[in-house]
Amino acid sequence: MTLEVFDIESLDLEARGVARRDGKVVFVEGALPGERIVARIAKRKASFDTARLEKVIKPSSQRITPGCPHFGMCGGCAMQHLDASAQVAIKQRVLEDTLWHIGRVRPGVVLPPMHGPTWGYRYRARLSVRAVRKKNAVLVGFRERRGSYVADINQCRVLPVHVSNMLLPLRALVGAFAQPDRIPQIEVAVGDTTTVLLLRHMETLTDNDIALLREFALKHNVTWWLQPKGPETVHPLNPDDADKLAYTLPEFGLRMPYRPTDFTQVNHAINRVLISKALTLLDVQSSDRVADLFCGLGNFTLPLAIRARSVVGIEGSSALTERALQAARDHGLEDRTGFTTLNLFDVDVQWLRDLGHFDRILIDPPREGAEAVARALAALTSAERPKRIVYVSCSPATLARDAGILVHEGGYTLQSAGVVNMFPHTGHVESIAVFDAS
Ligand SMILES: C[S@@+](CC[C@H](N)C(=O)[O-])C[C@H]1O[C@@H](n2cnc3c(N)ncnc32)[C@H](O)[C@@H]1O
Ligand code: SF4
Repeated sequence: MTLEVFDIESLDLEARGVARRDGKVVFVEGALPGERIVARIAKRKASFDTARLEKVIKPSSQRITPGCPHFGMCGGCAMQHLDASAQVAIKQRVLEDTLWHIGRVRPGVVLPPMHGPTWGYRYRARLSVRAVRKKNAVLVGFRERRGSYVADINQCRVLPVHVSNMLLPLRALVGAFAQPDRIPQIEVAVGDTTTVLLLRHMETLTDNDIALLREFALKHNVTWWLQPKGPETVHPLNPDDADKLAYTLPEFGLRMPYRPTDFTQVNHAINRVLISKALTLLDVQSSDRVADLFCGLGNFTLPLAIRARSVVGIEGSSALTERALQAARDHGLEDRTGFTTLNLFDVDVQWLRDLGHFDRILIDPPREGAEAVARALAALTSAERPKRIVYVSCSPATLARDAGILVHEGGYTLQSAGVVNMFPHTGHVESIAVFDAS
């Protein structure tokens, strides 16, 4: 196809430049708003085209040199060519636009973005492994941006440096196994004092494979866990390592133990900022009874228990509520906390009423959001409502839908909302929103 000149108007969430040609939208990967570029149409669809960037004629002032040499080829990042503050500004606009287009709501106040480190922040990662017979090599990394191959990366700037430095040694390790092609992935979980590598293996490891793992663990100061089959088979190579993985919340004097497959916030530094901010926004008082919905292993519940009279944590995974209960016991908070395992996608107003009155509620759902919870909250009478709800979201679309329910069906006010820069250089938008009962 022929080369064409485009003027880029905006960015979509995958950080593709958006242009228009004869009224039709054209997405151009790598192009930035305000730029004039030359691109070649790659695919034509009924409602939009995609084009491949060939040359930037007039660059944006926000264009920067990507920090990672693999940017563009590796699918782990989408926005490294854009200044960090511009990335956040785009996410803020996406949040506001989505709240309006889907939920027909606007926050009274747009909160200043919450910032953390922009490099070395990714404390949890799933690395794909692929033995490439033709090249007689093993690749360990994220998927390529286009297609499903494992990206050939020898360093990664979003992983902590010590994990990035392990990428090449991990290739050599898997390459030395009896059956390298039976290793599909290695998960990484970086705790405060130990780093766990969880090896998925489709065949029984040989004695020599195990010896190689132990040697690697000593050399790189990591702890191996193994997964021979489904998630229930995950176990530490050395039984003594079962309780070593944990993160700390020093502001609250808490140590949160977890297993490498548990949900934990990916970016530990911003998680600490987020917890403190969420508690401040919730305006928790010492006399309050609080609910923490989708509480996971108690990341917000335990800090809340330190400030409030009592907290009820509700979560779908019994493994996580058990972990949360144990952490509450370890910190002497069991009298102020209660945990329930429940599917929160399937609740109604009667369920909420039966729990008794809550002064404040924190909601931190998965990408699917919390529609049933929002409907239950909207159906409460004025006297039954919590004074304030803080909603932490990893999907602007479902936050917007649930905000629409709370505001238009429940009469709550969306006081404020803002972005949390949890995943720099990616298209993920983490955000926080505050609702008040009127
Ligand atoms: C974004 S995480 C938040 C966890 C926790 N608040 C934290 O900060 O670590 C969402 C949580 O929702 C839980 N979850 C997913 N689907 C659920 C459901 N249908 N009912 C209840 N909990 C669910 C997941 O297990 C996960 O712990
Ligand atoms: S995920 Fe890592 S290797 Fe991939 S582009 Fe981002 S920083 Fe580079």
